[in-house]
Amino acid sequence: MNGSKKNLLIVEDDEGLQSQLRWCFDGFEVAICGTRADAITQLRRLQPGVVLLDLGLPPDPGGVTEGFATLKEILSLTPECKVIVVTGDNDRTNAVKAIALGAYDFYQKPADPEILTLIVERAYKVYQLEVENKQLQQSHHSMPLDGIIAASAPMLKACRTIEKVAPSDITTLLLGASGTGKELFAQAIHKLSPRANEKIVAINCAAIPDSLLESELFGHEKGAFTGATKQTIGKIELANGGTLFLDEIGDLPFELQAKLLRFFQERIIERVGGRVEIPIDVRIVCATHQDLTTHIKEGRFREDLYYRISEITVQIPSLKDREGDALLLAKSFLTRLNKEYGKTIRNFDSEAIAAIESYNWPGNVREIESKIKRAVIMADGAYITTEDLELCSEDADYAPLNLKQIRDEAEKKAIKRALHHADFSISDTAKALGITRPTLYSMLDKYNLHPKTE
Ligand SMILES: Nc1ncnc2c1ncn2[C@@H]1O[C@H](COP(=O)(O)OP(=O)(O)OP(=O)(O)O)[C@@H](O)[C@H]1O
Repeated sequence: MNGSKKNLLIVEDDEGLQSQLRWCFDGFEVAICGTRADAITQLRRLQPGVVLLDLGLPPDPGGVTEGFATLKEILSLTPECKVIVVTGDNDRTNAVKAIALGAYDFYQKPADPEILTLIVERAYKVYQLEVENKQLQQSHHSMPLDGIIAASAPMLKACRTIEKVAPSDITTLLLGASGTGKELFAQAIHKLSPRANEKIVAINCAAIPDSLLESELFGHEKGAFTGATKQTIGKIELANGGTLFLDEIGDLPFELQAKLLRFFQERIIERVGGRVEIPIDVRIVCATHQDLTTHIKEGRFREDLYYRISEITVQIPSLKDREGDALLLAKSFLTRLNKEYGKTIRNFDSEAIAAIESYNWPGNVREIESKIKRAVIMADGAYITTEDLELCSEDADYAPLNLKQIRDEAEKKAIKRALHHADFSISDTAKALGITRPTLYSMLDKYNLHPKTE
């Protein structure tokens, strides 16, 4: 099955009609079945956007009347699915009853493939729009700042800090491991600042050889050094009026740090080989994944420069410390990549969800983005599986072997999830976990999970 196809399930026991309908629907992945049990199996496998359901299905071996029972089951399993019920000639009463139960539309036999195709196409469009709308609403809710997807407490705190500092010209230092989104935060600061209509110019201090970095930053005059055949404007000057983002500032060579400090203090530069002082008005944002205090102790980073760049420091947490964000990001990347690759993958299956939630994500958001990209390309079905994700089993090597430890970890995780689901209500959490309140309290003690500390 191809994940990019539109899925249609036809539930019809009349074999003649089955073969007539099988080839009617161009562009659809069609599955046909003739019983309620098969319909439910196919529904789970295919996750169709539209179901054509014959209300007159014969009773199953257990004697359950089929049409309406199947309708109810489909709607409870996949409420977003558009069910078009097919009724017998002049069977208005059942058609009305089906619509009242939640069917999207009805069609009276005898089947005219041309009309049926139009009805199915239209229903699929409505289904698609509703799904996209829902996804948009979800992604909007989980975007505390433009382009930044997050819902965890430490990320919301970081976003709030950015909102506060952005309108000022205060020099901001973004700290966080590789792939946590430092560049995205720098862009957010720029977009929220009064300089939003000006340029943001980024330079990665680690990516440019030391010998070229001075000229990249400050520019040079013609003839300043061998190979300087023309005057070149540096990044600092290019950013004039806007924002300068100095990424990986921890990698700035020591010799250049004094020159940069002078620029920070005086807001004036001289191009390499030049004598003219050029006044510069920029907002400065710096970022690093390094521990600058250690660099200072080791004499590799100037303390005075550190104080200049860290008027405000914002710590961007690693993904493993953002409860719930990994799945949120994965879903949002799935939505975006579905569109990019013309696929219609519905979701992650339950094992893939558990894997996303428990994986350590050492490469942070960058890693999750590339893993989902791979999975979207590789997935064959309506759901992304753990095989599609190919998360390294590195974690498994560190996973405890001791059964008690495994049980404790599982227990702690279940309690944490239940607490979040129940909005930290002790009664609801205990109920969801199937334990008494006193037992829950003793477990909260055991795992140091009191809601106050969550
Ligand atoms: N919260 C987020 N929501 C959506 N996308 C994100 C988020 N954080 C990071 N990304 C995406 O992840 C990728 C890596 O982010 P970014 O380049 O900002 O990280 P970084 O911390 O600057 O990494 P490095 O230190 O390696 O330069 C980018 O494609 C970015 O758009």
